[in-house]
Amino acid sequence: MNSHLIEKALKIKLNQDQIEKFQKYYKHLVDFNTHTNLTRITDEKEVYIKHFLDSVLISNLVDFNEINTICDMGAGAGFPSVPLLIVFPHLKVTIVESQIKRVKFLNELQEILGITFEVVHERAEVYAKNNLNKFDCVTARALGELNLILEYGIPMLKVNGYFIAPKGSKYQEEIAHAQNALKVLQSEIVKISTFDLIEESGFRANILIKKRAHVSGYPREYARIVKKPL
Ligand SMILES: C[S@@+](CC[C@H](N)C(=O)[O-])C[C@H]1O[C@@H](n2cnc3c(N)ncnc32)[C@H](O)[C@@H]1O
Repeated sequence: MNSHLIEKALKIKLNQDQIEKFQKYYKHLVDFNTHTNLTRITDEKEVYIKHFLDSVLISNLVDFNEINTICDMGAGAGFPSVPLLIVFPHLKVTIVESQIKRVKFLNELQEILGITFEVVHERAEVYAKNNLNKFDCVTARALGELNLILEYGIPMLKVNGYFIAPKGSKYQEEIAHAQNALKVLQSEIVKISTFDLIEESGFRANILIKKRAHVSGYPREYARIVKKPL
C-alpha cells in the first residue's frame, strides 16, 4: 500500500478512487516504459517516492486549494502536475511538453485514469509567448537551470501568481545565478522548503517564487535566451 506514503507525508486521507488512480498510473508508466523510455525508475516503491510523493510534496509550499490553473513545463511522464491533479482534482492543468512520445503517453494516461488535463505539444518558451499572464501557478521539475526556466515560466503567471521550482542539492548555486532573472522578471523568492525524501531518496529544495508585477518582452527568442541567459 504505497499510497500510504503520500497520505502520511501530506497528512491527508486519499479516497479509493485516488488510490486506484495512482496504481493505474504506476502500471501505465512501467508498461509504456517497456517500449518507450520515460523513466529509469521502475520499482513500484521507488516510483511512489521519487515521482508521486516528490511531486505532491510541492503542495506543502502554498495552499493548493487557492490555486485554480497550473502550467507544468516539460512534464515528461506527468511530473509533478499529474500526481497533484489526482490529489487536488479541482486543478486545471496544462502540460507543455516538447517530445511527442511523452505527449502520447500523457494522452493515453488521461483515458486510463479518467481525468482531464490539457497537453500541448510545444516548447515552453514558444507556448509562453502566446499565453502571458494566464496561470495561478507555473512549475517545472528537471527542465533546466532556474534562471532559464524562470524566463519561460514567469511571463505566463498572473501578478501574485506562484512559480514553484523543485530543485536538488545545488539549489543555492542556482538561486545565486538567478538573481538577475528574478529582478528583471519582477519576482522574488518567498519560501524555500528543504528536506530529505524518505528512505534516503535524495535531498529536495522546493522553491516558491512570487511574481510581483507585469513584465513585458519575455520570454525572448530561444537563441537569445541561450546566448545571453538572464
Ligand atoms: C528531464 S525530463 C523531466 C520530466 C519531468 N518533469 C520529471 O521531473 O520527471 C525534461 C522534460 O522536458 C521536456 N522538455 C525539454 N525542453 C523543453 C521545452 N523547452 N519545452 C517543453 N518541454 C521541454 C523533455 O521532453 C522532457 O520530457
